[in-house]
Amino acid sequence: MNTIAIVGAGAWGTALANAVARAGRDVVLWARDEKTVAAMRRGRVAPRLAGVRIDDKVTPTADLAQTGAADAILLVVPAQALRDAARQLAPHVAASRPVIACAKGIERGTGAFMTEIIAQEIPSAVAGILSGPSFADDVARGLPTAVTLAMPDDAMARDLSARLGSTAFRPYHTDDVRGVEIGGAAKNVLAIASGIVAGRKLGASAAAALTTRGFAELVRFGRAFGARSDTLMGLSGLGDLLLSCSTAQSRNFSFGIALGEGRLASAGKLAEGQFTALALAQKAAGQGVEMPIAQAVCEVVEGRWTVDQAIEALLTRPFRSEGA
Ligand SMILES: NC(=O)C1=CN([C@@H]2O[C@H](COP(=O)(O)OP(=O)(O)OC[C@H]3O[C@@H](n4cnc5c(N)ncnc54)[C@H](OP(=O)(O)O)[C@@H]3O)[C@@H](O)[C@H]2O)C=CC1
Ligand SMILES: O=C(CO)COP(=O)(O)O
Repeated sequence: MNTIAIVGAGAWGTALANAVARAGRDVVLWARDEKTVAAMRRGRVAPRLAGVRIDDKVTPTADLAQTGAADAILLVVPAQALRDAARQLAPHVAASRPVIACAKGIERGTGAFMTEIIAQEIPSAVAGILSGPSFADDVARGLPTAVTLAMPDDAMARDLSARLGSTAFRPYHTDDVRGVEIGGAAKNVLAIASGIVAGRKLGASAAAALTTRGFAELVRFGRAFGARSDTLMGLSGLGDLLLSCSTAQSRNFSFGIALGEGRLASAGKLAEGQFTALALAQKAAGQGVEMPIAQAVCEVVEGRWTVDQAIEALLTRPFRSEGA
């Protein structure tokens, strides 16, 4: 496993490319746009990470066939584009090759989790998910963090973790695929709610209360879909929720701040929770899982409630047992 391919050269794709190169692997980095690839080759500049240099062990390419020869493939496009990318990739992937989703979301319309999409589009691959507290900018610059890599076979996840990992980028491994993908998808929606709290200046107490009750929702949803508690309380669940609910470095949190302040979020910044909120709320309702915060975010981003209506709906809910 000496060559790792990365499909998608956005912020997270290029950050992962640098991290994996630092781990000593050769990296093939695919972008769909030939001009972007030419610019990356020429200037070694990451297209969506200002001031980040692309490591010399990374080979940018616009030829998807080149990624198929790699020992493992990381799919690093937005959640709503993952099916399209997986479908394009499918003819190039050898049987039993690990294909790891690095997107955080749930597909709108189908309600599919990221690894379900890979299983549908590339059935011969071994689908996994990489998720956890990891801002692209931090990882690209070599700042330390830890994430979780989940594959159906824990031994495979352990081997791949050793290939991807370094002192600064530390993947823990698990076979709880569903648990890891739920954490990443749900935290983005909840981070929008935290951003709204910050934007409306509701105070640090409200921020802590909302994050905690948001985590209770994440756990309820996760359990309903078969996730393990230790995963939900780990890096990809609680860890990533804490990160994204605490700083404007998170695009989802920033998106929420803009909503809370009554202005438009800056264009061009991907806030995945905006697109996943509806799918998350629908899946929760389908399983009878109560997720009032996620539901409120859904109503706001889908344009059915104002921010004030969402806040009022949450603050006037009946008092209840904390453990229920
Ligand atoms: N940024 C971060 O800190 C982190 C992001 N993630 C997750 O990673 C995923 C990607 O995020 P990020 O890299 O930040 O997003 P960006 O917006 O920075 O980049 C998205 C990339 O995907 C490409 N892309 C979009 N649609 C398609 C498609 N249909 N086929 C092929 N390529 C496509 C874009 O290409 P083009 O430029 O041509 O449009 C672009 O290179 C998200 O799910 C996010 O939640 C996870 C951890 C950290
Ligand atoms: O997933 C991330 C950190 O782990 C990135 O969060 P944002 O997409 O909210 O910036």
